[in-house]
Amino acid sequence: MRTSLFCFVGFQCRYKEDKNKPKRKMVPVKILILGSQKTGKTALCVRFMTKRFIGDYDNKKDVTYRCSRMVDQETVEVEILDIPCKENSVSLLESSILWADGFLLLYSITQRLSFLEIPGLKRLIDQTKKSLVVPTVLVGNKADLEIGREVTTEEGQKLAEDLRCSFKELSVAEAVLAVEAAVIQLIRMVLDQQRPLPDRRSYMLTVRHALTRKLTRSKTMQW
Ligand SMILES: Nc1nc2c(ncn2[C@@H]2O[C@H](COP(=O)(O)OP(=O)(O)OP(=O)(O)O)[C@@H](O)[C@H]2O)c(=O)[nH]1
Repeated sequence: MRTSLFCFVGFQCRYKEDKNKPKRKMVPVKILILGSQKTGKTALCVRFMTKRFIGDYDNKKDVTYRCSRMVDQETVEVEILDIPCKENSVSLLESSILWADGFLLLYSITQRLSFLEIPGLKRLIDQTKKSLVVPTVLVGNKADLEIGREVTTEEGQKLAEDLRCSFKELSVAEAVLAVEAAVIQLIRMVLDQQRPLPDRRSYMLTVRHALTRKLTRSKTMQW
């Protein structure tokens, strides 16, 4: 069963107050968080939504977390789907992957096995999406547990490069801002990919016109 948690924070409330202003469209961004068991997937979602770290999580069901955030002047309606690891059958994974726009791939720096499972998950994402440019952030969690470290930061960075992902090493338990930064970075990657092609084309045309004008002006000056 899929459950939804609604979380109304920050900008959404301020947005509602100003009734006279024309309402801007919300941009939906759907994120799927994947990783081995007990890597901190639910903890990360709860941290992002509520800023809290509770320490103990009920992970029996799929949960879709929802909130709205302001990202680069856009009001983004964020949905994060958290699937309990043991239910990860390939067909369930594939339908969740098709649903999502961007991916958080989580491993624990204290659990080498969780790191070794990342390439397989990324392969499944790329194959299901039929694309090699899928917005993805690789997150090495539990950086506060240095004493039990089994994966170095350099290994994380190297894997992210190989898999064409962004990379963050952080502690969901201790670093609320780092969690926020990781998710916002992924949202930006998704928004960038969703930007309609004409926008990108018109940007390129503007650049071309500016260059042509500059060239013409410098030629005129030479004469
Ligand atoms: N020390 C430390 N513990 C963490 C951190 N993040 C999560 N944990 C703990 O790791 C355990 C697992 O966290 P969950 O969020 O339940 O992990 P999960 O990946 O959702 O687990 P499954 O859904 O069962 O796969 C919990 O006891 C958390 O308190 C962290 O950054 N540091």
